[in-house]
Order: sequence, then structure tokens, then C-alpha cells
Amino acid sequence: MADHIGCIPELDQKKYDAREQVKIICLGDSAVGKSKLMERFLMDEFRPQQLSTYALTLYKHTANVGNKTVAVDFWDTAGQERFQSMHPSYYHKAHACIMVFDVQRKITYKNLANWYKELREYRPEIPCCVVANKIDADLKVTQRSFSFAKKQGLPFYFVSAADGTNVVKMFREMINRAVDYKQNPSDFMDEVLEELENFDLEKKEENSEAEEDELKAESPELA
Ligand SMILES: Nc1nc2c(ncn2[C@@H]2O[C@H](COP(=O)(O)OP(=O)(O)OP(=O)(O)O)[C@@H](O)[C@H]2O)c(=O)[nH]1
Ligand SMILES: [Mg+2]
Repeated sequence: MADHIGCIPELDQKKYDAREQVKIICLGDSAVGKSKLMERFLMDEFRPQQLSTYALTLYKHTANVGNKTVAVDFWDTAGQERFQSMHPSYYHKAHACIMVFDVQRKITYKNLANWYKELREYRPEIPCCVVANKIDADLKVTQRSFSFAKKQGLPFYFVSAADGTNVVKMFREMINRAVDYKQNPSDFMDEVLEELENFDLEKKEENSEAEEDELKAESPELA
């Protein structure tokens, strides 16, 4: 997958360097409801791009954050999680992560520890949350405590992709956190990248201003 990743426009990771683009990934065991959650959130604009050869689905979304419009790419796996591990390119340049388990299957909760460990190997500082899905199947689970999130200091949500409980709230908060992280990265490498990007953007702005000035000098009617 990584060998070809730069060749596919949808998977061009360089675009996440642009200020207004964020990448949010979703982790968790098979059948916990990752895809259904995204579909529920994006119901009105449902337009997934299936890249089956690459075991990926990209869900594209446009969000308003503060006074900015942000393009959000949600990355969803199609089956790779069955191998209990994701390809490194899945994590590359991600700005936030949504970790999902199924309240009806204890093993999916236990496996969060493995997913979290792998996530932190690649993305030590990005915002992450824990999502307990399928609460519609048994509302009593919301009385139970799931300590993993608390122990790791992560936000926790009880949700249902089936009836929509908390889905929009969780996604909105994660988009905000992803944008916030991108603007103020706490990972050293990300900080360096952000600095370089700003430097690049400033240079481009300077160049286009200079070009404009030149143009005005050549054609005074534009001034
Ligand atoms: N009752 C209930 N069922 C759900 C909910 N969310 C998902 N499901 C069901 O759980 C099954 C798996 O959902 P998916 O969204 O395909 O799960 P996934 O995590 O994307 O699974 P993979 O793509 O195999 O990794 C489907 O049969 C869904 O209908 C929910 O909130 N409540
Ligand atoms: Mg899926």
C-alpha cells in the first residue's frame, strides 16, 4: 500500500499540509460500527470513496470551525483491522483518532489497549477519544463504567450509530480537536512541519505579492 500511496490523488498525503485540511482516523475491531458511525454522521452528504484495493474508504466532509471552512477526510479501514494492526500509512499525518468498541462484545473493549498502543507508536500526541457504540441494544450499559478512557485521560462517549445518540456531538468535538492540534501541535516533528509550512506559505504569499507588483508596474492600468 505505501509503495503506491503517493500515486493515488485521494491518498495524496501531502495535501494534509495545507492549513485547511485535516485527517481523522478510526480504529477498533471488526464490526464495532466504525463505518456505520461515519455514515450516520455524514448521512446528508454521504459520498464515500471506496478504495478496496487499498483496504480503505475515505469519507469527505466540509466543516465550519470558527470562521473557517475545513475539509475533513475521515479514513476508515475495510478489513485490515482483522490483522490487529494497521499499515503505517494509515496513521501518517493523522490529526485525530476515534477509537471504537462494541458494548456488546467485551473483547472489543479489551483490544482498545492494543489499538491505543499502536496509535501512540506512530502518533504520540494527536487527540484521541474512546467511543462505546451500540448503546441502543442495551441502554443499561450506560450505567457501567469503562475505565480505560479515564486511565488514559481520554474523552469518552456513549453513542449509537443506529439511533444517532451523541454521534454528531462526538464528531464535531473531534473535528475541533483535530483542527486545534494542527494549529498547535505538541509533537516535536509536527511542530517542525507546521513551521516549515508557514514558512512556505509566507514565501508563496510574498512571491505572489511581488508578482502582482511587477504586473502593476508593467500595466499601470491594473494599479
Ligand atoms: N444495534 C446496533 N448495531 C450497530 C450499530 N452500529 C453498527 N451496528 C451493526 O454492527 C455491524 C457492523 O457495523 P460496521 O459499521 O460495518 O462495523 P465496522 O467496524 O465498520 O466493521 P468492519 O468494516 O468489518 O471493520 C453492522 O451489522 C451494523 O448494522 C449500532 O449503533 N447499534
Ligand atoms: Mg467498516
